[in-house]
Amino acid sequence: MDFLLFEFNFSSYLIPSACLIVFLLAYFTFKQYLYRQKYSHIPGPPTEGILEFFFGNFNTIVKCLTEKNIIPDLYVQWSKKYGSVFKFQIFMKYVIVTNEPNAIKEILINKNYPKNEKIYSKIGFPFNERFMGLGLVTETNGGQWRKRRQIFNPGFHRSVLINCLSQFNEKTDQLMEKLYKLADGKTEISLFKEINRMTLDIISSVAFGFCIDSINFPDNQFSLNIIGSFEAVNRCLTDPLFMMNPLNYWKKQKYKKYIRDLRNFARVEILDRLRDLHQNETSVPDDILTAIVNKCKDDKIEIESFIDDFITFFNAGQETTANSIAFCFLELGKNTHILPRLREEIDSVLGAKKEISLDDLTKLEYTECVFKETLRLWPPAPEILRVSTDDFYINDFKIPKNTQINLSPYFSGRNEKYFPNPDKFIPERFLNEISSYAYFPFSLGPRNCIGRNFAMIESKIFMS
Ligand code: HEM
Repeated sequence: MDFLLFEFNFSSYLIPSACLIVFLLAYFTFKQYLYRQKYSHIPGPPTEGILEFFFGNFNTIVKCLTEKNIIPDLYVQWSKKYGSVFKFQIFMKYVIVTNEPNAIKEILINKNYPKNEKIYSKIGFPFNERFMGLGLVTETNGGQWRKRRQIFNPGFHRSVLINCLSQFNEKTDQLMEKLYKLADGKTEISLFKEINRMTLDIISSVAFGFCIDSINFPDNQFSLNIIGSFEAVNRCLTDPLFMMNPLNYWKKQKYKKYIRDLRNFARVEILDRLRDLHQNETSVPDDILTAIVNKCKDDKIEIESFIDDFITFFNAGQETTANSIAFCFLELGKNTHILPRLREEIDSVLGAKKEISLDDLTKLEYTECVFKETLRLWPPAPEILRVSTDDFYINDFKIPKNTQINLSPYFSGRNEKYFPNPDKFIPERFLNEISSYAYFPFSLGPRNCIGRNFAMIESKIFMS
């Protein structure tokens, strides 16, 4: 009897369920068809078969990442076939990519379209753990971001950074001393790791007034937490296979612990500085941390928000500069013909001087060209992601509202029209004026890099 009852229920639900599924599928496919129509006039790599209908160019992207390339390498390839404005599909959504300087100006400066909330939240909250949270880089709400940027702008002014030149000099000298000792013709080192330690020590002392000395004590827990946390963010952004694999549960827990420990460290530093400011305001350093803490105190802003910014400056300010200095040395190693001119400039400007001044830095014109050329080929932030908030045009292509737009300093930096022989390392090209909308390693417009001067000073001092 029970069996019959089951059979009766089953068959009476089967037909309506099947109808519902067919209806939903038809509705979904029709909606997708209409969505695709809106972008049908824009060229781009094709998607073939039922799988690519749903997943788009996902497979090509995964293949590109597993071959240790970056997504903008695909942009360079695709643009050769589809031009300076093209689309690609990721799951059911289209993304527009362009290297048209006028469109870049429109998107980053004139319209200043907001950042893509979904993607920046992965940086703010990797594995759902608060990391950079809603700090200056990851805040997508324009009003909130503006308030925060106003707090930090004065701290990054060139005139303030000039006061810190001795700290930049000191940390660079420390690394040079270490490298001299290691240069015995036998010992192998990772220059990238050494530079990474130096940039970590610089940001810690210049911005936050504390000394980690990771140059001499590389395995301290703070450095390990920083490295682990960065790895977590990179995994979230670039390793979809890692994210999907349930076997990586424990590795994810480990990443979360690095992040929690880092935030706990930041909390203690902020609270200590708050206490010092209460006790004796005149003796505390005038650095970014004091700016954070003062604002926290005056505006009664919750501490978690300011931990977001503490972490943000470490993240945005350390690895970026370390990467570009390391790439610079890689290019110098490959292009040794550049060295005599570089040496000559440095020798003539600095002579036997030990401490480099701002005046010296402004005279190091060719040195700056070498660094700029490195950033053209190897920008540490290779993509900038925005979302259009209205319909607009790139050339004759209408781009609908709510479209994700990927701009890429890496892709634009390889645009033959503005950089002849784009794959060649030619610092001299920066002796002439270059359209800034074709070259934007520090981004452009209101959300450009606040640490640009910081990075230029740090890199030029290290190079010289
Ligand atoms: C060579 C070194 C550097 C490069 C190439 C670089 C590049 C960039 C780029 C492209 C952006 C825009 C990111 C986006 O729109 O998603 C950015 C933003 C930012 N950078 Fe840098 N950066 C460098 C060094 C630094 C340093 C040294 C600091 C701090 C000490 C720093 C702090 C920031 C912050 C806080 C933002 C967010 C600005 C905002 O949205 O208001 N960066 N950077």
